[in-house]
Amino acid sequence: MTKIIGLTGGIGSGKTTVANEFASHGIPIYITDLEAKKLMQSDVVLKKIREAFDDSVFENDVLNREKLSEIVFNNPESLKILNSIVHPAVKEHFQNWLAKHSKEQFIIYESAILFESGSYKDCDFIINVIAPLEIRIQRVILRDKTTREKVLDRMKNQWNDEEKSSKSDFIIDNTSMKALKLGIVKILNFLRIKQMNS
Ligand SMILES: CC(C)(COP(=O)(O)OP(=O)(O)OC[C@H]1O[C@@H](n2cnc3c(N)ncnc32)[C@H](O)[C@@H]1O)[C@@H](O)C(=O)NCCC(=O)NCCS
Ligand SMILES: Nc1ncnc2c1ncn2[C@@H]1O[C@H](COP(=O)(O)OP(=O)(O)OP(=O)(O)O)[C@@H](O)[C@H]1O
Repeated sequence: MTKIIGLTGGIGSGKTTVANEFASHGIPIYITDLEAKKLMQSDVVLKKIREAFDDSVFENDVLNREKLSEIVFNNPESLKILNSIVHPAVKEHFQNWLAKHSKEQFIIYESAILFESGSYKDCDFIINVIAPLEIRIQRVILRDKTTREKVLDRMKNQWNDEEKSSKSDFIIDNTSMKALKLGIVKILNFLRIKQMNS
């Protein structure tokens, strides 16, 4: 039975970077942001978004993600509505993806909101990636060419590191790539030994 390893962490903590490092060790990875973005281009999902948010978040009939994020990250009710549209689509897509990876010993399920969305319940182990707040903010500003305020808007809709770490099996300290790589090797060794003994 494939073990699902949940991979979470606040925005800019380095989840995607950690996931790609696991992939370099041959572990299949499922990145929810990427899959959600693709699913949000489907007519079924777009129709639901248009019904819930009207045409103001569309430009030339194309979803304007920036406009949508300005609404939802400043209005918890709106975010809940958007999550209720997107998350079920991601969950169904993931189940199909998982069925195609049924021969794998482990897979990584990456989600910034693993706990907030409740999908931690489907995981056998949970990794939380942490990094100092200021480093995370600077990383996202650099990566997304965005503003401090917009990064903080997202952070206020996410649990903090302590809340996530208290419910996680493993913590990866991603203050440096060296620490990140070391953390991953340790976790992989632990999981493989545990799997052999089970
Ligand atoms: C609001 C949207 C359109 C903004 O899109 P954008 O391309 O700017 O951001 P992207 O999706 O790449 O997310 C970037 C980061 O924002 C944060 N974030 C995204 N969604 C959420 C959320 N529902 N709650 C809290 N933080 C979130 C995460 O740290 C994520 O890694 C998009 O984030 C969205 O549709 N979110 C709701 C659906 C969702 O939860 N997707 C994420 C995984 S399923
Ligand atoms: N140890 C590190 N040293 C330097 N830069 C890093 C490190 N880890 C990640 N980064 C960079 O910081 C940025 C954020 O990393 P990443 O995208 O992996 O975070 P994330 O947790 O997936 O963020 P999000 O929640 O927005 O998806 C990226 O540009 C990445 O290249």
